[in-house]
Amino acid sequence: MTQLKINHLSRKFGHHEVLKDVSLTLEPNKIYGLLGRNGAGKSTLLNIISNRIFPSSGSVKIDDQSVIENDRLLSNMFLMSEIDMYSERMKIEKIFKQTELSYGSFDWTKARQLVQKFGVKLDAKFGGLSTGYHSIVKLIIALSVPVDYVFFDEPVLGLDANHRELFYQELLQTYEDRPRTFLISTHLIEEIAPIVEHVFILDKGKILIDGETQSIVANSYAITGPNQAVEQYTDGLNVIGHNTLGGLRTDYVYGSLDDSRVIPDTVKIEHVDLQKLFVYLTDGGDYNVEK
Ligand SMILES: Nc1ncnc2c1ncn2[C@@H]1O[C@H](COP(=O)(O)OP(=O)(O)OP(=O)(O)O)[C@@H](O)[C@H]1O
Repeated sequence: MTQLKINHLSRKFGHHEVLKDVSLTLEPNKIYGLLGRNGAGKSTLLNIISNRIFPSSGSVKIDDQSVIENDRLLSNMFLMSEIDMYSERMKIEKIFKQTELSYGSFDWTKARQLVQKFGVKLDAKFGGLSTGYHSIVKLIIALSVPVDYVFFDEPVLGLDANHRELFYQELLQTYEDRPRTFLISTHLIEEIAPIVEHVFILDKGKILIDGETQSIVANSYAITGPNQAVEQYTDGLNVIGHNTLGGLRTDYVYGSLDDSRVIPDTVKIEHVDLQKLFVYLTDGGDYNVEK
């Protein structure tokens, strides 16, 4: 299995440029998070990668071959999205059988385990299921198809907290049983942060951050203290946002701190979690992202 490479991808809808020169690489057997605000272009990107829509320019390649209309490469990927591809009248077991036919095989052992854990009835009709169970059936399929690239577009839509937790556990178990590449697009950053090894932050069609989760968090700081002391300390650093409360100020910094600066006794420095970093980075303010 080789890398999936996205090169200089752009997509316009009319005059609206939804993806702007997006380049990124997915390594084999890694779990990625794709984060972005509403309308950032996440679904468009996933739809292009899996050939549901065409790019305006740029390419998606595996093994140096374009995935566009390449059945061999496309049969090695699966996109789970909000769109239901299945007939309302079809029973769940029939949907699994049909998936087996289209993909050449299907992990029935995994699917049966998941059906039992999530409490899905194999003889239920797809159309009769609740929103949450529509998602669950699609998740079970995504974890049971014999592909090396699985893309999730908002996988936990409509799932309650228990089912979301179960999905994250089962995703990790599936990955452990047979490593493959997962790319998860979601708004629930806190929930996926412990799972994803690498994060892409997409903002207004552009990739803002492309890095290992641990190193992103290691480079994100909250600097708190009296107004003036904080402002003095962070002057010239890459401040991506701030809060004030009375005389206290917190500056959020992304990037390295200057080791030669003396930290005043009144100033406290802590790391910021991925969600907070995301909020400040994508809040529309001025920022400078060092790659
Ligand atoms: N078929 C289309 N025709 C016109 N505009 C579109 C089409 N599909 C998407 N867009 C626009 O492209 C932009 C990005 O949409 P996209 O669905 O990719 O974002 P997203 O990051 O997945 O958002 P969300 O988190 O809200 O699902 C939006 O402004 C949307 O209105």
